[in-house]
Formats: sequence, C-alpha cells, structure tokens
Amino acid sequence: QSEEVQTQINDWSQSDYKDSHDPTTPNNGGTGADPQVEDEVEGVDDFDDMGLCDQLLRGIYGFGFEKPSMIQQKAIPIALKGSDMIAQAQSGTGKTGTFSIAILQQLDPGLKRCQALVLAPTRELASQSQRVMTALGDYMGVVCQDMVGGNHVANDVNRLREGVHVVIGTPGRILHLLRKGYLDLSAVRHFVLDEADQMLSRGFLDQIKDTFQYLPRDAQIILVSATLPPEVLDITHEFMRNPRRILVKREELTLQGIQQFYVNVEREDWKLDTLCDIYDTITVEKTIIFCNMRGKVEWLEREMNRRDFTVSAMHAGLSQKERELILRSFRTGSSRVLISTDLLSRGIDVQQVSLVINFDLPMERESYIHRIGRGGRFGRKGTAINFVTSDDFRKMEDLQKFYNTEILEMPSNIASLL
Ligand SMILES: Nc1ncnc2c1ncn2[C@@H]1O[C@H](COP(=O)(O)OP(=O)(O)OP(=O)(O)O)[C@@H](O)[C@H]1O
Repeated sequence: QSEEVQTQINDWSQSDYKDSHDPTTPNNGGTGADPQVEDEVEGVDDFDDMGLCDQLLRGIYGFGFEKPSMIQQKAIPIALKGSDMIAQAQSGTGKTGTFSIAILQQLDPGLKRCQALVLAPTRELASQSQRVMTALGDYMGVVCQDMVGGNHVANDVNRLREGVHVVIGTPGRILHLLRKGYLDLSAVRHFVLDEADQMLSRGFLDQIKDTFQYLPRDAQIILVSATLPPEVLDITHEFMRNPRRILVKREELTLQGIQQFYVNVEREDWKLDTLCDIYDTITVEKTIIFCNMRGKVEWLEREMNRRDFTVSAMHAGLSQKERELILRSFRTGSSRVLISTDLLSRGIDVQQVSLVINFDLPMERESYIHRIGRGGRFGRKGTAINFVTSDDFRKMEDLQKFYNTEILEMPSNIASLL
C-alpha cells in the first residue's frame, strides 16, 4: 500500500473538513483539566545540564546545535526518566533531535543489539532521521540503521547480523523483518512512533498493532508529532502507561514565522496559469508544490515542463532509486521547485524551503499544518500560498477557524515579501 493511499484512507471528507469530535473542544485532550498534561514542565535550557555523556554532547555540538529548543528542553529530561511520553511541538522545532538524544543517552554502546526502534510513515523520513541520529551519535560508536521498503531485504539482514543499536524504519519493512525472524526486538528498551497521529490512523494501525506484539512489555513508548488530534490521544491509553504529555493547543500550532496567503483561482482550470504567472517569484528560493493525487503531480510536472519551467516531481509511484535521486537533487539545490503528493508533507527537513504552494488544499486538516511546515524550519521565515477555487472557500475558512490563524489574499507585490 503506497503512502498516498494511506493518506487518502484518512480523508475527512471530499468537500470540506468535518469534525469527528466536538469542534469546540481544544485539540489538546483537555489540557487544563488533565493532571497528566505537562502544562508547566520545567525545561532544562542547556544541553550541558541534561546529564548527557560527553561523547553525545560532542555529537550534539558538532552537529551545530548550541541550545536546546523548547521541546528539547522539556521532553529530553522527561524521556530520560524512562516514562512513556507523548511529545507534540510545532513543525520544524526539533522533535527528531528530541527523541534521538533521549535514545542515544540511554543506549548501551557495548551491547550490539537493537535497543531502540523508531517507526516513521515514509522511507524518506526514516532515512532522514537515521542520518540525524547517526550524526548526533557520531562519537558514541553506535550503529543506527534505516530499514525501509524499496531497498533489498538482504542488505537489512546483513546489517542486522553485523549488529545495530538502533533501527529506524517504515512499518511494512519492519514487520516483514520481524515476521521472518531477522529482527529481534527482545533487547529493545525504547519504541518511538514519529508522526504518531498518522501511524495510529487507519492506514498503518494494524501494522503498528502487530509490531507491538514483538516488543518487550516494559519498553518505553514515545509518540511524537506536530498534530495529535483528540481521537488519537484517546486510544493511547490502550498501549501506553501513564504517559507524560507535552501538548500544543491547536490554536497555537501555526508558526508565527510562516505567512499564509490564498489566491482566488475560482476554477480548477485556472490553477496552472496562476502557477505559471508566479513561477518567477517561486524560483527565488526552494519551493514545494503540493497536489492531492499522484496523477495530478505527474500532469503538473508535464505541463510545467512543456512550458519550459524547470520543476521536478515526487510521489510514491516512482522507484526507490528515483525517489532518492529526486530528493537528493532538491536537497543539494540542483532542482529548486519540487511538486509532490503528501508523501513529503511530513517531517522532511530542507532548511532552504521558503515557499510552500498548496496547488490543492489538503484533504485533511492535519496535512495543512505539516505541509506549510516544510518551510519556516527552526525559526526561519516561510510563506505558504493556497490556490483556492470557489468550492474551496469553506474549507479554507474552516482551516482558519480551526487553527485560529489568518490566511490573507496574496498581494501583488508577493515577491518583495518572500
Ligand atoms: N537545538 C537545535 N539547535 C539548532 N538547530 C536545531 C536544533 N534542534 C533542531 N534543529 C534543526 O531544526 C530543524 C528542524 O528539526 P526537526 O526536523 O527535528 O523538526 P521537527 O520538529 O521534527 O519538524 P516536523 O514536525 O516538520 O517533523 C532541523 O534542520 C534541525 O537540524
């Protein structure tokens, strides 16, 4: 099942966003009244004061982190105490570093067995997190391996035979390795679900439940995401023990640094011309253009190329090699405008992305937060432009209300604002 299908399964509705819960309830699982929610967690605002080992500190500073971000200040000390944890924070605020540092500090480098398992919804995100954790653990002598669909299983098996400390993978591949007996989780002490709300929604839930069967009962469970709707929080009691929770009210989820605009394109047919009109503007920096369906991504790439606009395209229908190549070209800057499905809406960290265009408004509310969060990473400035047909207006108003945010009409001098 491709990642795009997974996303579509979670579709709220075709025409507008419907609440599966009372829309007046804040999306924080009831922060104020819930004693488990860490409203006033005392953070530790210096990596040096977190009790981390010297080799890990060297890795952290060597990677360029100087001070912990807010989520790192709060969540790393909690995770180091061993409790189960639900950690929510706005996009691009350092959640990968949070769970990576917490895991690395608790690993026994002398024991060459899988001690931590991290699951992510896409191959690209799993591999990206593997690179981050490997870099942070550079001086610790730990082996952190990504194991994702599309690569040869034999390579994973060889790596496992050589011994790894941390495995970061996609659910399908990990379950395959478990069922075949190649991956042994009996020494696992930490289990992380990155993009937890997506991992616990219908497309992945069965695979996650199956994976749980292989985990030691006392493994620490950590859930991480920028979005954690109440229905996801509601099911966490089924598999977590008194988790400590760091949550963000949905009204505070959009980042101040990301300016949001809409263009009234009126009709679907006029989106392409609108995009061509603003192409010169969008090549100023790296741009990601999101469409809802794979066919539309392919069509838009063709049409843009036919008009001599340079763009590349990414979706789950491409081979693993093509996916790697396209993302690498985008990261290195040899391509600067990337059209994608929601495959790249979550987690992908390319710091120079300053503009996100929703050629289609996303089908899920959560997707909106993740998509626009591809820009404005770690305090940088970003811009999001939404193409809105007459039919989309209600959906856009709903987004504004839901996240208590403002999407303004795109001004004609947009280039000067980027
Ligand atoms: N303490 C830090 N100091 C400096 N940069 C940091 C720090 N922590 C994280 N970063 C950088 O911030 C960027 C965003 O981090 P990361 O990808 O972990 O965000 P995230 O919270 O997981 O976002 P998303 O919700 O989109 O998955 C990365 O480029 C990362 O290297």
